[in-house]
Amino acid sequence: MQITVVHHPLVQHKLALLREADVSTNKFRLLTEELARLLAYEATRDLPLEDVTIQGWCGDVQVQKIKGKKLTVVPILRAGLGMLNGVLDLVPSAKISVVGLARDEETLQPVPYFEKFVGDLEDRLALIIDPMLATGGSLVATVDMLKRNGCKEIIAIVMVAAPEGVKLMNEKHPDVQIVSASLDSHLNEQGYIIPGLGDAGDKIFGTINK
Ligand SMILES: O=P(O)(O)OC[C@H]1O[C@H](OP(=O)(O)OP(=O)(O)O)[C@H](O)[C@@H]1O
Ligand SMILES: O=c1cc[nH]c(=O)[nH]1
Ligand SMILES: [Mg+2]
Repeated sequence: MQITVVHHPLVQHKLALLREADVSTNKFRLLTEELARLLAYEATRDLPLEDVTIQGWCGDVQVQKIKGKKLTVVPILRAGLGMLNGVLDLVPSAKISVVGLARDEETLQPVPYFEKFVGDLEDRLALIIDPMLATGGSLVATVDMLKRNGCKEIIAIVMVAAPEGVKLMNEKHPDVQIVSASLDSHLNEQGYIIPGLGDAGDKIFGTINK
């Protein structure tokens, strides 16, 4: 199983607030950022450390620092942008690569419209961020693009995952770890996650038609 569901009470509480039907755009945006920060904490737990000697207040002290690991955060447009600041709070020096994908509402296939990667992808850990993993088409397409450009180490951070998307990722990219606040029940006929959050992009950008 390549999915880690984060059961921390803060994560579950914020997810519960996000699921409320009448959540405002402002609240959804704030909660998305907060949840992204907590999920990024979990996703970075295995970053390699190195022993370093520094000058402490009472002389030399042995400490551990992150071992010069280069990162790139990869938001999938649009909704992934809602998670970006939360993740950057934890890894402020990370470079940002952007992938633009929109799901065709009929076929549910991802349609690519933008791609801009930072350099040295072969040396970087890529943290893909997108609130929703539904059919998995968008995440698989993003991992395909990253790997085509040389990236070897990839973690995906999502807020809600559907079993269908996790299954597809297991088939296509079993090496990619997924960190999520929830593994939900299933997809409905329109490809929305049940119980899910509804359309996360529309809720973050305020483009929802009430
Ligand atoms: O797993 P999948 O079936 O591919 O679905 C998930 C994708 O759908 C949503 O984006 P959408 O295409 O609605 O674009 P948006 O972020 O611009 O709203 C979501 O943010 C994911 O990127
Ligand atoms: O449930 C879903 C599925 C895809 N995209 C969303 O925003 N929500
Ligand atoms: Mg959307």
